[in-house]
Amino acid sequence: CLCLFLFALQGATIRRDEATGEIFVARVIHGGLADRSGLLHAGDRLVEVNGHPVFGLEPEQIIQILAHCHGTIMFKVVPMTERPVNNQTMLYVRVMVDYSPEQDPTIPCVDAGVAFSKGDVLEIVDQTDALWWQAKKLPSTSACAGLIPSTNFLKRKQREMLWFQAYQPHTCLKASLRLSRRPGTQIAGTPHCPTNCCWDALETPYEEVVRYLRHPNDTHRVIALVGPSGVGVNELRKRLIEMNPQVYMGAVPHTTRPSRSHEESGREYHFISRELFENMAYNNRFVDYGEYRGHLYGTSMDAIKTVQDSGKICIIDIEPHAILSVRTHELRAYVIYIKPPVAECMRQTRKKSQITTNYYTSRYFKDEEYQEMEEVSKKIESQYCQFFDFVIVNNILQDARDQLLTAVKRAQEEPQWVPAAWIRPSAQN
Ligand SMILES: Nc1ncnc2c1ncn2[C@@H]1O[C@H](COP(=O)(O)OP(=O)(O)OP(=O)(O)O)[C@@H](O)[C@H]1O
Repeated sequence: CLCLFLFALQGATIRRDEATGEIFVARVIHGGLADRSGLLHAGDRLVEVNGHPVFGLEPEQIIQILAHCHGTIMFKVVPMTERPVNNQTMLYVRVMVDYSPEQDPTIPCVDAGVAFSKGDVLEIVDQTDALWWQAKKLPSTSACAGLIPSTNFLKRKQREMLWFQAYQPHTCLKASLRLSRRPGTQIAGTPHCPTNCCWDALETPYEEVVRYLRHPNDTHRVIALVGPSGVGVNELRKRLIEMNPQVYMGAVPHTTRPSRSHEESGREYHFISRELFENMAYNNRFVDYGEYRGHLYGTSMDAIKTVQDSGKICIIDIEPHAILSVRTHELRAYVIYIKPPVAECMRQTRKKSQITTNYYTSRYFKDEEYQEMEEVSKKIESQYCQFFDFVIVNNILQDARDQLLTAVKRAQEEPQWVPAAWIRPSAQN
């Protein structure tokens, strides 16, 4: 068995070979003192610390020696004969799970661990070790990296955790959680869970990402708005488009419901037969679809592409489970989460707001609907926050619209972290 611990100040960990009693440098923390000195390397054999021979000592005894050292500390080291060639390339990942070194009894040194939450971007600087990689959480001002579990190790930990905890089957957050009022795009119970709708964080805890800036000749990134029903997704989308219809446009949805006298196919909706709709759904032509009051509604890839090909920026609102359908090389969606403020604030800002209960009738919000929105929001966030590129709290409508405008511009004009697979189809996810 190998004992690992950290030379806290020097930025290295050591291990004792239990068979021989020899002490070796296990790893050098990237950017730490030992690394910057260039004198200590993983695999070097430690012989003395300030004149004290360390052979056969327990790691705790070496810590004691170090604790009593003042000023310059001298290490006598036998360098390993064959240094591994450092062929590490920098890797950036977006994390799909939460991790806390404090909760992890297997970490060699808690102080050297990097805590991260879903959606954080990490720069992985060293993957030499099979169990513990070295990484920095971005944005980082520190030159020094810390320890994170390797992909395989993290997967193993997660499986073990699931094994020990009562297994909670993953539930897709479907529209049944919604208040289901959005005329035309309501989806009262998505009929199926498309195979790609749930990201398997267990299989891919780290998603490789790259910095991407849209080339002026590329089509615009699709802007996908997500939020609990009633939060104002539709209102914000409408307001943005009204501000500049030459630049922003929605995708015309498909429906199987009959058209009304004032409606024109291709303008409000594409009115199609159920047979054709089902055929399109079968062939994955919809990014999001479902049934409402006996009729099918959906947003098709082709409708989005039509907007993109016209040179405009396509703004769509989707159910959370459809995020993965738009996070593709083709659409390169920028996902904006519209979050409700706390119920108390909504009571103030929504006093005069009406919600449409069906095509013709409207009414004021009920108090319990604010609570429901808050609860649904928490569920959506816990399951999908790792995919949000931007979050807007929709309290004062005008402010939220301004923030949306800023976010949409940022998506098109500033570099963003996107899945590497969008840029390099060979990249592993
Ligand atoms: N910040 C806000 N302040 C006041 N009223 C708002 C605000 N945001 C939205 N509203 C109002 O709340 C109502 C519901 O908004 P909207 O229809 O956009 O919800 P939604 O998120 O699209 O939900 P659904 O899918 O159920 O339609 C509308 O009357 C809208 O004008």
